[in-house]
Amino acid sequence: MTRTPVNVTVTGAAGQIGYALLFRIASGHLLGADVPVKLRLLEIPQGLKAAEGTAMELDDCAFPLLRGIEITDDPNVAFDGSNVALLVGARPRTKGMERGDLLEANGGIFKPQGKAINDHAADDIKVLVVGNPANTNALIAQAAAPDVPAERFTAMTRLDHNRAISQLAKKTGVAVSEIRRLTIWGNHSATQYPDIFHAEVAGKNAAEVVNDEQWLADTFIPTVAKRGAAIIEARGASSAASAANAAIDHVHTWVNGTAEGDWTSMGIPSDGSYGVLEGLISSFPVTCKDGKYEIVQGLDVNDFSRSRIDASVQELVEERDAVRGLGLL
Ligand SMILES: NC(=O)c1ccc[n+]([C@@H]2O[C@H](COP(=O)([O-])OP(=O)(O)OC[C@H]3O[C@@H](n4cnc5c(N)ncnc54)[C@H](O)[C@@H]3O)[C@@H](O)[C@H]2O)c1
Ligand SMILES: O=C(O)C[C@H](O)C(=O)O
Repeated sequence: MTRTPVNVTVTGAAGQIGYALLFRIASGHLLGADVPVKLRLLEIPQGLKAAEGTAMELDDCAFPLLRGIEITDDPNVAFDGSNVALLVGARPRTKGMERGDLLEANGGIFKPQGKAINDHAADDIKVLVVGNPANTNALIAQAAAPDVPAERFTAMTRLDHNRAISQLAKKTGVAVSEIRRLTIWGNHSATQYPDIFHAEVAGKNAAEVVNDEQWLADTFIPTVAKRGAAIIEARGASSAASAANAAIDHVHTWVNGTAEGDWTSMGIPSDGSYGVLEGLISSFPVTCKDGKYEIVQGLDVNDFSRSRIDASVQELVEERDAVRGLGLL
């Protein structure tokens, strides 16, 4: 049977994440090896030429699943009929910019994009925000899209999740495939909390296998939380291929489901679970099935975890209040 192509919109398509992302979407890694896609690339006018160059290369790959590429600087065109939207393009912090300036500049991007999604996207639209500050940008876009169910707006913490899996696998000497049920809580920022208390290492409780609270507090958590900065320091540019890979993982899991007995981490609108203020876009442990996600309920949160989750949520409250003060919500 011939399937109808899925419309996938990518913003910031000419950027470094875009370059690492588009070829994998077109080759079937985002949605599945049997799902044809049409790409809509959104760029600012200065980015259009480079996006055209990337589109030429996509053509040159002759991907059987790629059924079309449209390039535009108009969000209303980019999100028209969109089924999946990856919001990657964002305003990076530049010299002399205060946090408030950054939030305001990004508000100028994510508010109109949210409105364009509201007005033009397909009914089943799923949105992943990658551009930083990802959680709060997702909140801005969601607020501008009152007709779209709030839970369709998500923020990426899958890179943090994958980073944490990799660090834990190294520490315990197992393959990454032996790690399950790890959780990233809170914001995609240095306050995030990678939680191993419910994680499993080859079927055993990870915290018990590690049995080293000092390593957890002084090595594991800061290594994961500050990995983005470490990559920038080493590469002279922020993570790109690993970020694109995490975006692929996030959407693939959302659409195709989590493995039996496992879960993943997604930044999603809080329903108040685990004391996280309702409405904030915060990272939780989630299972996915049939294109929907659910927060894993009933986990014990010990004092060590509680204080760290609360600190990250407090940062999200401050970011929300700042953008609210700027009239963006
Ligand atoms: N959530 C995460 O885990 C994570 C990880 C890595 C990077 N990031 C963030 O992802 C974002 C993109 O990173 P990058 O390395 O690709 O940056 P980049 O600067 O290489 O590319 C960004 C692209 O976005 C475009 N752009 C800017 N404003 C736009 C708009 N209004 N509409 C459409 N396109 C627009 C720019 O022209 C540029 O081509 C950054 O904000 C970065 O901090 C997030
Ligand atoms: O772009 C950044 O500031 C870092 C990025 O969010 C990352 O986690 O690698």
